[in-house]
Amino acid sequence: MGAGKSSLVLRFVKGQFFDYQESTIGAAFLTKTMPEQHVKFEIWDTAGQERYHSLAPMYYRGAAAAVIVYDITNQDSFTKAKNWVKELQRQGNPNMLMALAGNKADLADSRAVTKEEASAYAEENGLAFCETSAKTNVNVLEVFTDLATRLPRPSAPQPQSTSGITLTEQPPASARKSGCCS
Ligand SMILES: Nc1nc2c(ncn2[C@@H]2O[C@H](COP(=O)(O)OP(=O)(O)OP(=O)(O)O)[C@@H](O)[C@H]2O)c(=O)[nH]1
Repeated sequence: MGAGKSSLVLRFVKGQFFDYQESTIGAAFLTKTMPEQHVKFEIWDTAGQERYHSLAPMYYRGAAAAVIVYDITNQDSFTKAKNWVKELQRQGNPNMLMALAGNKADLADSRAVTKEEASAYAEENGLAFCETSAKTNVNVLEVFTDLATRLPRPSAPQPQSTSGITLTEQPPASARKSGCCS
């Protein structure tokens, strides 16, 4: 709660930022097309307040990607982000791409979570990692562009193979290296 999920999405989708962003109730839905990547993001911005936790599976089940956001000035938000990663690993779509965003990078003077700690955790868990600032617009586009380039594309129908070898256009998403800023 308060890590900046809505602010990151609003920055990415509309290029806006509000110092007094209202806490999300339930969830908000936004879309953004990235023509160069041939991707249309359909984004569920979930509510961080604990009372909405039980709604979350409705939004992440079937999702192709998830961005888990914590606030670099708040150690507890990092702990909670790790719990969300665990939940998504257990209950989310097994092919889901995940990115960890350490938000409020503009408040580095009040930092409570080191970049090294978060980066090591992300690496261990196969997550892309970036420190972001929705306020100063740092690395926001990068997080989404990285996901967009790694999302699996529907492959063109293949001619019937007689040799038993199946040809695919791209390696699976997990085999493609994350290009996010870690
Ligand atoms: N300094 C700074 N403040 C930020 C940043 N991103 C968000 N904020 C502020 O942090 C507060 C919470 O931001 P939200 O975007 O509402 O956070 P949230 O994670 O969506 O919160 P919930 O909807 O309650 O889960 C707001 O006052 C924002 O203005 C950032 O990058 N830097």
